[in-house]
This record gives sequence, C-alpha cells and structure tokens, in this order.
Amino acid sequence: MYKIKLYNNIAPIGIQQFTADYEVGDDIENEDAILVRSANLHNIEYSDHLKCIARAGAGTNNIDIDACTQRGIVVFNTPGANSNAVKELVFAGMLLASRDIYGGISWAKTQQNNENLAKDMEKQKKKYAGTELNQKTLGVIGCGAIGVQVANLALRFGMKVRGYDPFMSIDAAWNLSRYVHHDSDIDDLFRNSDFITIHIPLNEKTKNTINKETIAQMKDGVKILNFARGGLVNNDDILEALNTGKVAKYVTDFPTPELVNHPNVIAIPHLGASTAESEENCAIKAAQETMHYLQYGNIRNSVNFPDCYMDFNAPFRICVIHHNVPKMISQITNSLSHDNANIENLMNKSRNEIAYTILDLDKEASPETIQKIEAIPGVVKARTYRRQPL
Ligand SMILES: NC(=O)c1ccc[n+]([C@@H]2O[C@H](COP(=O)([O-])OP(=O)(O)OC[C@H]3O[C@@H](n4cnc5c(N)ncnc54)[C@H](O)[C@@H]3O)[C@@H](O)[C@H]2O)c1
Ligand SMILES: O=C(O)[C@H](O)COP(=O)(O)O
Repeated sequence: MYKIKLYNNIAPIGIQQFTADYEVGDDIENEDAILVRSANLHNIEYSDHLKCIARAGAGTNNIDIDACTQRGIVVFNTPGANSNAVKELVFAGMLLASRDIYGGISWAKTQQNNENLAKDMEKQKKKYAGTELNQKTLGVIGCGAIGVQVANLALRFGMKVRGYDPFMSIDAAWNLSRYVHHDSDIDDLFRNSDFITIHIPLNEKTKNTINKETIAQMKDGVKILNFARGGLVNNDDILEALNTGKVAKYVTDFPTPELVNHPNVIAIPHLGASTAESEENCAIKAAQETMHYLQYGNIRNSVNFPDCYMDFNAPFRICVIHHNVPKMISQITNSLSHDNANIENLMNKSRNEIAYTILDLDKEASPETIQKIEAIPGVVKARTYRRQPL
C-alpha cells in the first residue's frame, strides 16, 4: 500500500486516479509521496519513506528543492496544466487596468433607488472612461507556458508584443507567434512597453526583478501585471512609483497589506489558477506523475531530476539515484553479478549534480544487491520494482 499525504485540497478527480493500492489523506503518516499546491513545505519534517513530491501547479518556490535533491526526493510539477486559466485572468487584469470597470460597477451598485438612473449614468460615465489595448505595446517577461499564451492572445487583441526569455524552451519557441518581437536585452522591453507582464519562477536570481532601477527605465504611466509571484516585484519601489504616477497601475495576484488599499493597485487573492478546469488538469497530472514514479520509477516533469522514463517490459526493474560522477554505471552493474541478473534495458540521465539510472532485469535483485548498490560512494538511493499494471 502506497501512502499519499495531501497538504492542500486537491481536485477530487485527481484523488480518484489512485487505485486501491493507495491510501490518500491529509492525516497520513510515513508517506511515500506528497501532493501539494501552494502550502509552504519549507522546514517541514519529511517521512523517511518520502520518495516524491508532486506540486499540482507550476511554481515550486514553496518547496526546498535543494534539500529534496540531496535526499533523493523527486519533485514534480504540472507544466502548462493551469496556463490557460492564468492567461485569461491576465487579460481580465489588463482590461481592469485600462477601463475603470470596477469603479463603474461600484457606482452602479449604489443606484438601486435612483429613478433617473438611465439619464444619470450617461452623465456619470465619463468618470470611468479608459483606454484601449489595441495598438498598445505589451512586454512579456518569461515566455514559458503562460507567457507564450499571453503573448499570442495579445496579438489578437491588436497589441504589439515584445518577449524576453533567455532560457526559452524549444517547445515554447515553436508555440510563440513569429509576430512577437524578440528582446534579447530586458532593458529594451522595459523602455518600450505600455504594459509589462511577468511570467517567470521566483528564485534568488529573479527576486525583485521589478525594482526602483528597472522601473526608472520604463515609460511614464506604464501598467505592470504580476501573476507569477509577489517576490518578483519590490513592493516599496512599486508603491513609490505608483505614488509619483510613474507606474499607473499595478495588477497583482499576490496582495500584501501595504498594497491592497492603494487606489492604483488591483489586488486579486491568488486566483490565477483557480478554475475548475485548471485545478482538475493539475490534480490529474500530479497524481499520474506520482503513480508512474512510485510504481515504475519513471520520471516526467520533475524540477530537480532529469526526465527519465522507459516502457516497463521486463519483469523487474531497479532505479538508482546517484551523483553525476564517473564510473557509477559500471559499479552498479557489477553489483548485479551477485544475482546473476541479465540487464534487458538500461537508461541513464543526469541533471546538474544528480543522475538517475533505470535497469530492467530478467531476475529480481535481492536485498543484498540493493544494499551493495546503496553502499557505492555517490549512490543516494536504490529501489526495486516488479512489473505490474497501473
Ligand atoms: N497566479 C497563479 O495562480 C499562477 C499560476 C501558474 C503559475 N504561476 C507562476 O508563474 C510562473 C510561470 O509559470 P509557467 O507555467 O509559465 O512556467 P514555465 O516554466 O512554463 O515558464 C517560465 C519561463 O520563465 C523563463 N525564465 C526563467 N527565468 C527567467 C528570467 N530571469 N528572465 C526571463 N525569463 C525567465 C523560463 O525560461 C521559462 O520559459 C510560475 O513559476 C509560477 O510562479 C502563477
Ligand atoms: O504556481 C502555480 O501553479 C499557481 O501559483 C497556482 O497556485 P495554487 O495551486 O495554489 O492555486
């Protein structure tokens, strides 16, 4: 029986993916895997049995990735599974930042006793007039799953679009419209955009990407949207720029107490991925990644391990997590001689300092063999698997 601990509400359809071999709940102990959304897992005590964490969503800054890698815990996320939901809310944010829809609706709500409403609103409406998105320039920082969709849709709104992403994946590049202007220098994007939207992960390098200095380069009256993470924007600096009018609007999915009452902040309580569709997509994907890892040792969509997956056609399998150093494969295969097992298939992949090896065997490796493998300097963990239907 595999034990899955939940740290957030996960869409029921995701939980339903788990077969009768799984026990799933938020009060599970000795868990083999964790399913989480945005709950903070930094500084929590992991079970000694923990093999993987699946983040039903994109951002993994709520997980201590380095600590997991050192302990051989594979961390997954669900790339792209919630990108459409975020894209749609970014456009809602851009429209709210351009037209005073919120002010107008608030005024209308106060008019329930006004018999002259039809006439009065025609006088009142000039207070809520705005500008159009058509022909404005949108700068997209980070052209991944979300950034690409935002950029492509902005073109259909008649916007001019610039994109900056020095680490863009080939898949993302295939999906990005050729009409998006490629900025290789982020300063060009800052200098030329009427709207700037940021879609990059939060880490030590990206923290405070929007700050006093970068804001100083932007156009006067720029509108900034942040549906990625609060820490990407320096709150003190953006508040100062909102007060001077340098920044006209800040739309954020990550409100903090000092931001929420500023008249030019549009604060949304982290609703980017909160649609039925994206919660279900993420939950299904996270559950499947977990099951494929626990039952087959296959890794897809990990943020700290290499993708490494093979069809499981042999009767048995060993998966070894080890440091990315020379002579590991020969030492692992030598250890198998004890069982006289034949290797039917083998795959080895690495990512930075960590590596992963899958060996499919005709015979089951004995506990002594696994002990021998785990005793090899540089090996973090080894596990055996028996072929079984999922
Ligand atoms: N508001 C929400 O509910 C919500 C939902 C999903 C994702 N997010 C956030 O949005 C982020 C992006 O999500 P995604 O699904 O597009 O992820 P993604 O991994 O598909 O795309 C991120 C892109 O950022 C690029 N990048 C990384 N560092 C960069 C840098 N310094 N400058 C420019 N580009 C850089 C990467 O190359 C990649 O293309 C997530 O990390 C998460 O924090 C928020
Ligand atoms: O990174 C993400 O996927 C989003 O921030 C969504 O977070 P949530 O799953 O807590 O809504």
